Amino acid sequence: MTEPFGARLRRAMDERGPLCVGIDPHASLLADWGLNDDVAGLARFTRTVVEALGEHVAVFKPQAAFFERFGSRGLAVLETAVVEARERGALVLMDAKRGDIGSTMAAYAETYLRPGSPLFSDALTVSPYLGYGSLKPAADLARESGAGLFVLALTSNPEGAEVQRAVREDGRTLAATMLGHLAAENAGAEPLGSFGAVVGATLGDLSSFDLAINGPLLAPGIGAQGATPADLPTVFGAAAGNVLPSVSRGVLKHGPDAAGLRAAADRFTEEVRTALDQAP
Ligand SMILES: O=C(O)c1cc(=O)[nH]c(=O)n1[C@@H]1O[C@H](COP(=O)(O)O)[C@@H](O)[C@H]1O
Repeated sequence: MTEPFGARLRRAMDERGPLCVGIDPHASLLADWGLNDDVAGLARFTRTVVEALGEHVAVFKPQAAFFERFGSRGLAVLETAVVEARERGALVLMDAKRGDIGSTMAAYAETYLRPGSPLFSDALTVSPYLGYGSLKPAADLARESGAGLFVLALTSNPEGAEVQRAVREDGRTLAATMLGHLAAENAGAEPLGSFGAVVGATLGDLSSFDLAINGPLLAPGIGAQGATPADLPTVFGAAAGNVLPSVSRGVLKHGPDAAGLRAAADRFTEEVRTALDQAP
């Protein structure tokens, strides 16, 4: 049986540093790198990132949308990237933000979480806003495969609040409810559970939320969206030790030079370590 994702992630973060680099091939980045906005440009961009950082960073987070944009040939690029990233020892968190009724969710789970599937990844981002229970097929298969899930709880974008901070009849917000489900999934797991939450680094003081879910906290929003590593202690407080900060454009803009990409990732990793050392 594969070692659970949470344990593999903890080790990767300890060995390589707590950083996830997003692979988001925006058309504007392809242009900045001198590449065409076509499948060949997409493939070159993706290969460059994987080769520069695959033995360097703990986690890659390819954003599926930028590959789906090119249809089946874009998906072929994504499949290759997932395999090559994993071969280089990086964990792959597929950012596809899937969420649907349970019977359809089961098919998404087969796509990303069934070993041997062309897009099998170490973990997947999912949306719980069709009801946490609708994610059960994905949670069950993740557990069976030793994979992980990252569930949207408090997203980095300002629009997320109207849904995520809405208050239920029992007085809890939807986000707090999702965090509670994750804490239950991760109960007793050591050294870290495999069911993560997505919590934006842009959100300021979150001390009104219980982030102690015994699982990883993916923190996007650093770099292009304005948050910095120095914000992490304020946002995450005592949960900072389980934070996996995620940066896409903030690193990618330093390509296509491999040394430039590595230096940017190293800088973020160092800044994150320094900031997290200061957390309570
Ligand atoms: O799940 C995510 O990764 C995610 C959640 C969230 O709340 N906010 C957020 O920005 N993301 C993703 O994180 C990446 C952020 O990219 P940059 O702003 O370029 O670092 C994008 O791929 C987003 O889709």
